Amino acid sequence: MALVDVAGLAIEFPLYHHNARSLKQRILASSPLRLKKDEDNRIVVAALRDLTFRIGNGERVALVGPNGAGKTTLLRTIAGVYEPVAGTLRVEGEIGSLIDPAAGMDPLLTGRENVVLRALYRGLTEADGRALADEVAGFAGLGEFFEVPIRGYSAGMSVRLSFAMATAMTPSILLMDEWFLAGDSDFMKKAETRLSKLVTDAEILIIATHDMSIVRKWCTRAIRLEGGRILADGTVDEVLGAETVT
Ligand SMILES: Nc1ncnc2c1ncn2[C@@H]1O[C@H](COP(=O)(O)OP(=O)(O)OP(=O)(O)O)[C@@H](O)[C@H]1O
Repeated sequence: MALVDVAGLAIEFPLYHHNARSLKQRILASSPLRLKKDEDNRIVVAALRDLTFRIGNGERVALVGPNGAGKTTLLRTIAGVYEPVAGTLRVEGEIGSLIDPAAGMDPLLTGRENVVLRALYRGLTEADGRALADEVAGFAGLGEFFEVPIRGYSAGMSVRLSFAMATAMTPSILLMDEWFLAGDSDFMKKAETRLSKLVTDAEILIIATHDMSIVRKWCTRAIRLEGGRILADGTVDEVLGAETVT
């Protein structure tokens, strides 16, 4: 049983410290809504403000909204990357995260070693980790690059490796930023088949995207964010209406 339960959640990022006074005044004057002073007199961006929602088993949720709305910040917060400054976050279930490629990977280890290490962290035996690495190697299609340190990977190679790794581990909650669906077309054809299976098996999918065709194809529910707040939360039709692109 997977669950993501969020109540009154807020995330802030500090931007400036005590000096830079006049700059601060100018910024605050020009952007009174999203930027504010915290109790240490720092200017902070209120990236997420007072979010409350509950996502349960079987839900496939799209986070939509314009640039800077807070979609990626919300994914990262659910993944445990950021600590909320207010509110609560309860996550039940194993998270698979396709948000930042190469996050949590060691740049000095090879692709294969990174997969085995991740498997060990997740409690698999070394033998199972090796078997998983073979499976990931077959899918990622990196050839001999699977055996070199990942700091030598191109951006597309990192996406392939993280996609293959995250989807091979069949998480119960899959968090995904849309650009993981923007690889080269051969890989994406394979990826789509794999993702379909995963989305059917994963208990919860949360995807941040600007592409309404992805929302309509994959999702059962949409949450529209703007300025760090929830503007709408409902079925895809309710939230998107006739919209095709944000
Ligand atoms: N590490 C950070 N430091 C400071 N501000 C940040 C940081 N990450 C995000 N922000 C700010 O938080 C707000 C939300 O950003 P976020 O990246 O979550 O938006 P988004 O909806 O994913 O946008 P996009 O569609 O452009 O990817 C923005 O105002 C952004 O400038």
